[in-house]
Amino acid sequence: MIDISKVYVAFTLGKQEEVVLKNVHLHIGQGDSVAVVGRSGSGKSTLLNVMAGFIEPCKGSVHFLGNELKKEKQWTAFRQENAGFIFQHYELISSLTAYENIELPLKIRGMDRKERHEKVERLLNELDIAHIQTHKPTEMSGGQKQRVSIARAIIHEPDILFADEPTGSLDSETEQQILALLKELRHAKNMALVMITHSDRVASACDRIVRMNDGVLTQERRSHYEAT
Ligand SMILES: Nc1ncnc2c1ncn2[C@@H]1O[C@H](COP(=O)(O)OP(=O)(O)OP(=O)(O)O)[C@@H](O)[C@H]1O
Repeated sequence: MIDISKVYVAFTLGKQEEVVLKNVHLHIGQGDSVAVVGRSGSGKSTLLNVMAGFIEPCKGSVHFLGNELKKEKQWTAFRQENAGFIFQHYELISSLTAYENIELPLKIRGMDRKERHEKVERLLNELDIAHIQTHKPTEMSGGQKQRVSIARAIIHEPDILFADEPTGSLDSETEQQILALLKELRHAKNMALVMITHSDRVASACDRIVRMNDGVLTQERRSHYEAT
């Protein structure tokens, strides 16, 4: 589904050039789950930003369903129609309720009120957050905030969910609940997941683990959990 091929990214600070991704290849199939692990500064977020079109590589290509994504218009369409995003700090809009946060992407896409309502209600029930639909983010627990942000990210039924340290602010019990939820949703909706994490424990919730080491994708293996 997504193919990253021979990708190089370099940043220039003053007179110094730092090559942050070096000849990176990665294939993400439909419904795949891939964890990107590696120490701080190794290039994980840069890789995610390349996959989502926020950073243009200086060499190499990104293809989605066989088509190269190159122009800003193609990237915008890909992000709007095919991709969803969740983050460590949720990034919910603080003045909106859970319901309104989840509804917003559909409003932006111009969907009518009745259809929006049906979709939001269904997802509120599926993610077990119907009882907090009138709560604003300050009135939610961390786990509830991440559930709301997952609902907002998948309300338009994307093919791929990008997750940047999605359990980085949660205790270990809530972390396991969110990982189980992501796995369930992935299977139910045949959605791919690309997850950045510092934690090997979190990474093992994915089918595959790739390791960034100074901009080089050094390892690719099946997750311990899935393999056994
Ligand atoms: N916009 C930028 N301009 C210059 N350098 C950058 C930029 N973005 C990232 N870098 C550098 O690229 C390298 C890789 O950064 P990146 O954020 O991809 O690492 P990471 O593995 O995601 O780190 P962390 O786990 O701490 O988030 C770092 O040395 C960083 O300083």
